[in-house]
Amino acid sequence: MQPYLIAPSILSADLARLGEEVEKVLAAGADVVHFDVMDNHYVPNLTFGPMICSALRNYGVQADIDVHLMVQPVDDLISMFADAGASMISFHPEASLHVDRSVQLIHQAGCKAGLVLNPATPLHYLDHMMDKLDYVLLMSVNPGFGGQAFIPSTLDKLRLVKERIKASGREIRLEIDGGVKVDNIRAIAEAGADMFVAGSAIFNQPDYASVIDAMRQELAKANIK
Ligand SMILES: O=C(CO)[C@H](O)[C@H](O)COP(=O)(O)O
Ligand SMILES: [Fe+2]
Repeated sequence: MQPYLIAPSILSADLARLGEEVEKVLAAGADVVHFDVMDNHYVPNLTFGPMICSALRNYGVQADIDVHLMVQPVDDLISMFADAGASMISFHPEASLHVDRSVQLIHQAGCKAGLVLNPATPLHYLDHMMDKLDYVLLMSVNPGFGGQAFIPSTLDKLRLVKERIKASGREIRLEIDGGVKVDNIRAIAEAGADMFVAGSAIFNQPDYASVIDAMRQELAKANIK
């Protein structure tokens, strides 16, 4: 597994120039495109659907697209996003009636599957699922908006999930989403995360490469046990 992945959230990109923005952030050193899908039902905001995902593929984007579904219900959108070019699809388990079935649908569609836990969602949603997941995504803000502050108690939660991942004996990525910045990414990595979503921290700066480089320099200093 590549040690650390940086996944800019296009939520904070200039959406009128989305193709160029994604091209630019990948050229600046990003690994994965984080694609936030909000439905104004599960979360109080509305973003983009599968047509925008396929538009990015048609534009020529070849990097992995990490689709974060903040929707309820979940299942109908899985094959639509897989057909639109998604590489990874995650969903919030409390938004799915049959979590195992949703994970199966993601795998059958040829994508990696992840469960997303909100700041107050208990870890028991991971019970009986660690042998099936490719990644766990911990929310470090309440879902629905970019630009919120990192909730510090997420660090303890990351450590607990990391223990579960170690106990599973499997290669499961631990993704963090919300309020990730240059000045906290090292502590987040030390708590166990290996994939970092960052929206406003990258897209609100004029030079994406300098932010991503600064994040990588911080990650290089992380003490991992
Ligand atoms: O899922 C999300 C919000 O629900 C976004 O991915 C997240 O908030 C990223 O934005 P920022 O880095 O600005 O916090
Ligand atoms: Fe997200």
